[in-house]
Amino acid sequence: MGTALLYDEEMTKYKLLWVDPACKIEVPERLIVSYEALVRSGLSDRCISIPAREASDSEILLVHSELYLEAVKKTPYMTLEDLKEFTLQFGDVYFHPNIYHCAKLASGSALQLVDSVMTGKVRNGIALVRPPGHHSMHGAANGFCVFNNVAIAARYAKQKYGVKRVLIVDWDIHHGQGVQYCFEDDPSVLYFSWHRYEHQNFWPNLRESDYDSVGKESGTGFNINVPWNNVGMENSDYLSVFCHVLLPVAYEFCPDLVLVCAGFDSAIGDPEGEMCATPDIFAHLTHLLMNLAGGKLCAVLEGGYNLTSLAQSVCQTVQTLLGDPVPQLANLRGPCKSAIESLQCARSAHRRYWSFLKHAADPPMTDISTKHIKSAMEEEEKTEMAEEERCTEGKVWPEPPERLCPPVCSASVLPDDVVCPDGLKPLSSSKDLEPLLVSKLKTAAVDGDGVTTFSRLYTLVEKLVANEIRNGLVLVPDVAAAMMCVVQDLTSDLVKRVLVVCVGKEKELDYVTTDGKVLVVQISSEDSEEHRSKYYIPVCLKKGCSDTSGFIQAVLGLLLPLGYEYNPDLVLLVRMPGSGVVDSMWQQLIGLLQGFAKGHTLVLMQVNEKACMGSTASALLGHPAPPLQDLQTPFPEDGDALERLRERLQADWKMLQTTS
Ligand SMILES: COCC(O)(O)CCCCCNCCCN
Ligand SMILES: [Zn+2]
Repeated sequence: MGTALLYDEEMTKYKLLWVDPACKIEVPERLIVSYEALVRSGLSDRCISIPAREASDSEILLVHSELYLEAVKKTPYMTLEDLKEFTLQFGDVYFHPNIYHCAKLASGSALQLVDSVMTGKVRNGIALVRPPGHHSMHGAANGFCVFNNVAIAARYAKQKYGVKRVLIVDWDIHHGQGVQYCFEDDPSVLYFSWHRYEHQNFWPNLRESDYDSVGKESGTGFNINVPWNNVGMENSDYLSVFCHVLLPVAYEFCPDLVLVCAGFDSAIGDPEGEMCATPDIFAHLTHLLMNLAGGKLCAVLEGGYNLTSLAQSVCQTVQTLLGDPVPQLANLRGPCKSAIESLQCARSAHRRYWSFLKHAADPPMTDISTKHIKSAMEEEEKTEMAEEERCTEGKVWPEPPERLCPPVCSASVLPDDVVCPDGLKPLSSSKDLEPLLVSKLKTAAVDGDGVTTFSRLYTLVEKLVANEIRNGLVLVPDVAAAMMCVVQDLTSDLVKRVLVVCVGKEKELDYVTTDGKVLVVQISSEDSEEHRSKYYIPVCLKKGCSDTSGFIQAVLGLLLPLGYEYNPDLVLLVRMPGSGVVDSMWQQLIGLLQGFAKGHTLVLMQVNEKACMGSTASALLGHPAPPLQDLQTPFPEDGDALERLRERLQADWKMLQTTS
């Protein structure tokens, strides 16, 4: 299934007609450069083009008042003076004779996108629209927004398709207060937003944008705010919040649809955000959401004012929606102190509402919400320094790396008598192994056809590293021996770092290296305290790998952050016989691991587990994993143990930090 792209140049046909410093950044070129970048890169041709349409009155009234709609309806006939006058009643927004038409197209585009996804015409998609939406409220325009495109889309999806739970992820650098007001008492819509806040000193300067606004009445717990109290946030900060705040809650919420307020002013170079996350971060943020809701994801453009980083960020997002490999993110150094404070506050504010955050620590001593009474003098200094040092136009960053699709997506190495699952390409050639290796294998009691398997395994690893194949599945007679072989011999000079994810446990892994060439994370039912080291991390689930709640918690809160920081060139996923891991969890794991090593995942399974080859192949081929149904409350001991493990390891692994 494909990716929808909605764009209509009519939405470029309105602009600011008078002088207003607060609004001059919202220009038609934002949409033009975004679309042209998609065309130039060839990405638009790979999308399914869906036409925009005007939202109807009744659709707009899903969120807005009649009074407001009737007032906006008059704007096309206003003189310039009337438009200025009309604009004065709202904040940081401007009107234009054609903006009402464009606002209907923007909202209508979001609804077209929801239709395309919900009817299965496409898997996911993006709507490039203006005016944006997330600041507009029931009876008011605000922050360049006229109608709340995403809020209308959420209500529309519930009404027309009976969607039970909608997750809205707002990665724009401003707080979408309009969305928060719309759904704060609604448990069927979970709104997550991070935003530049600076202790209420940044626009829109709302007290209710802080982390302690968790929703109200029956919506309590379904509104998550992560305030950024400093500028300069980087990729590590964004990924930490996804791993330690958003994703645990998102998986527990188990949405039927994911809507993204895709604002790109949170990227480096943007004059509004003044952050330092690079455009390729959006490849990962998109990827991390793509296994929720069976892949049903609708992204709607919000902000983004640096035309270069905006265009690059849009391309990164679309390329991931299309299923291309995500780029490796280098040197993630862990979240900064301010980000840790913010994520710790958000986690502690929500631990009573989400069992996946139950073991979150107490808020930091310095309760950051009271810091907003900053001395005027401090503020003064900052603004003086502001212009030259913090000016973002001077920011430069590398072009995002090319993300080439290997000619073969998924290869397989199977015993001759095993039928190859659909979509997998059996590995044909296999080079002869060096005699030394053959003799080594023979001493490892590997019999004849075992040597054949290993020679094909070796070839597969070579092709993965050469980016001729994206990922692969190998069935072997003895998975532990094969794992040892791959780790010790096959990767000696081919890759620099191998992440080994071991599901289940059959025997001790006694080859653990200390030089950092291999990082082993083993998830099983047994506790092995003895030789834990920086590069061998056993995670114990009391009820074993069949405990999906415990498993996904370990994946999101430990495996993902570790994997991002370790940044492997190859991921070896080993399924020990009898692990008991649930099929949907297995597919979710394969999906999430695709975020590392440009998707170079090598799955090792024992021949007697060939029954789950089909679902393994499906996940390797990039099909969305099935949702994890009715997750139980994780075992308290496991939750506690995971928290303690993180605390113990965070000295070595900065991405595990969740407390300041
Ligand atoms: C949904 O609209 C997207 C957006 O969130 O980016 C709008 C931001 C409005 C920012 C208003 N203050 C501008 C002050 C000028 N320095
Ligand atoms: Zn914004």
